Amino acid sequence: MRGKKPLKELTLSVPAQETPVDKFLTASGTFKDGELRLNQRGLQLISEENGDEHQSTKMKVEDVQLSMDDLEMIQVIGKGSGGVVQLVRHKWVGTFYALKGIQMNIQESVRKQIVQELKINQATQSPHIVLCHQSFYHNGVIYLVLEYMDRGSLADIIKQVKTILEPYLAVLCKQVLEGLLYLHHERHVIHRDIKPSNLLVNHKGEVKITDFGVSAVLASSIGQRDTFVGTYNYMAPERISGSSYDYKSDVWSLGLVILECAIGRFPYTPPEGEGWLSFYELLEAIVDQPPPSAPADQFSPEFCSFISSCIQKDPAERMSASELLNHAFIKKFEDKDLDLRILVESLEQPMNVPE
Ligand SMILES: Nc1ncnc2c1ncn2[C@@H]1O[C@H](COP(=O)(O)OP(=O)(O)OP(=O)(O)O)[C@@H](O)[C@H]1O
Repeated sequence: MRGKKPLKELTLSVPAQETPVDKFLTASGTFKDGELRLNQRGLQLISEENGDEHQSTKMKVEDVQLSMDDLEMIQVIGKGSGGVVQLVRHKWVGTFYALKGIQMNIQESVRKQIVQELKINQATQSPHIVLCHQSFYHNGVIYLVLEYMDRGSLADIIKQVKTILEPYLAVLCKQVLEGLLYLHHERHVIHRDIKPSNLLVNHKGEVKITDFGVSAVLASSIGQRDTFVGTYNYMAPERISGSSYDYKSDVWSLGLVILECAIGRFPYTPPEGEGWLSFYELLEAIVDQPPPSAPADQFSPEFCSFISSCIQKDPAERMSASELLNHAFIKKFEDKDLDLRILVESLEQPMNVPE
């Protein structure tokens, strides 16, 4: 009979290795790695050839130069494995941001990945990727000043509505696919952690991907120093079995997320009354069993086909983000002028932002 461990609490421990602090911190408290410098004033890239300092291009996106002193803390809006996310307001301009703090870990491999992700974050600009306005390093914590998504994550939304209807799913999915297309084709980045809590929504009905790579890096030890904390629930079979993987692994994860939103439960959850899958049963089911599918008696043929185009165990059989953008399920609702605002306006706002 199956174990009773809840799926959400799957954890795995790995030993941490430490690196002397002076290898990545200057005496003045600047975090450095190769050309990257991160301190209270923000992020800078130092050109290796001529030693020139140039400000991060991301800083130029803002007319307002952000500094930690300018930000007023309002309240905690979320907690992830790496740290806390707070709603903050620019004291003078009044703009709201989500400030994500990442406890710095001195494990070398993790640090390298964070640096990599900070650089990607800095260069990323797409209407379907949560904008990172700026980053700071201060007292052992890396802070990311993120665009505030005032309707929270898809995880928050499905807690409230349980299921989302096909037309809204098509609109939502199209936006996520456009974000993935940008990451895959223009940035050459595999997100690696597509899950409901990494898809954020705002009152305009915009859906944006967040945490690309950073969360995967965090999961591999920053938050809880000696412990790997993350979810394998949405991980593609080729990643679980240690085979090589590519952009298509994000498509598997998206397929599972969309199916979950449609049926109102995580697709690998056993039928009611049969308990939970244990950690190993879940991994075994993903790798060895046929993939889940949308029940044909409850969903349109286009939706069922869309899901099975995403949740193919063999990545070669899985469609890419660009192919999926042309799938009949997405096309079916494209000219219907559907607005996700209608869905989000009916929801409780996760955070009552003061006027
Ligand atoms: N830019 C943002 N705007 C609004 N809310 C946000 C923003 N970023 C994060 N949040 C909220 O904070 C929560 C925690 O985010 P965080 O990225 O730290 O962790 P997570 O993705 O939930 O989990 P994990 O760290 O395991 O990946 C999110 O689920 C979301 O509700």
